[in-house]
Amino acid sequence: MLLNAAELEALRGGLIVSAQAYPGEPMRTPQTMAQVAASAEIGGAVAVRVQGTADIQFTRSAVQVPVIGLFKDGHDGVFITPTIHHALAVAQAGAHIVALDGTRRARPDGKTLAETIEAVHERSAALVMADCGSLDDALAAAEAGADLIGTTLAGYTGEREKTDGPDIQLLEQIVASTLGLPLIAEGRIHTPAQARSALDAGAFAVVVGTAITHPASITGWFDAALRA
Ligand SMILES: CC(=O)N[C@H](C=O)[C@@H](O)[C@H](O)[C@H](O)COP(=O)(O)O
Repeated sequence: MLLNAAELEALRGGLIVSAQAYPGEPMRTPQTMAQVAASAEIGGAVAVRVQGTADIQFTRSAVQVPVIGLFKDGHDGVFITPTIHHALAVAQAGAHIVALDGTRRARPDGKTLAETIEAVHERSAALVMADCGSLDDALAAAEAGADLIGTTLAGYTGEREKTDGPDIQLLEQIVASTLGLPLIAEGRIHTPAQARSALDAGAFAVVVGTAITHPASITGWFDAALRA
């Protein structure tokens, strides 16, 4: 494994920073995303999360902390590392943890989540983070062999309301189900207080993306407040 048990345990209680620029945006270059990730590491990030094989490669060279990699293909349905092909490409690029769609929806290559996770485990040394959208997803992903569970897709799959901040209720439900896997709170965590509340709800670690690494969104929040 690229990440042994002690190294995984070192992420407990920590902040994971997701650095992603979207198609057509000025910061969408692998060098820039690696620089943003390295800046987050200086600030205390215990791990980083980046999208795309080039970003993963550049970021691996730019930071010491573990890299969670994903490969987005499209923007609706199953689009976060949707197939075995995408998952192996993420692992090949050097991700310590492959983040992939961990929902119960049909995957574009017709493979099951269990088959996809098994392929990553058999053909790489990476762990698998299942990006889930509900408690039932989390239970199914644990059953399918995921190493970590994320709430990344809560509010984006129709099963959960899109809460203003983190979906604390979902975190509590997953914790109460005693899956026994590290639970990563991710999605719409916009303030330090919200990050704290996700941890207090029982998350193992907390991912923050937009509020730290997406200047266009952050600028928009301030602009909207000034115009209100
Ligand atoms: C739903 C989806 O596509 N989530 C993506 C997953 O990698 C990213 O666009 C998010 O920025 C990331 O999950 C972090 O969340 P937030 O940016 O809300 O802190």
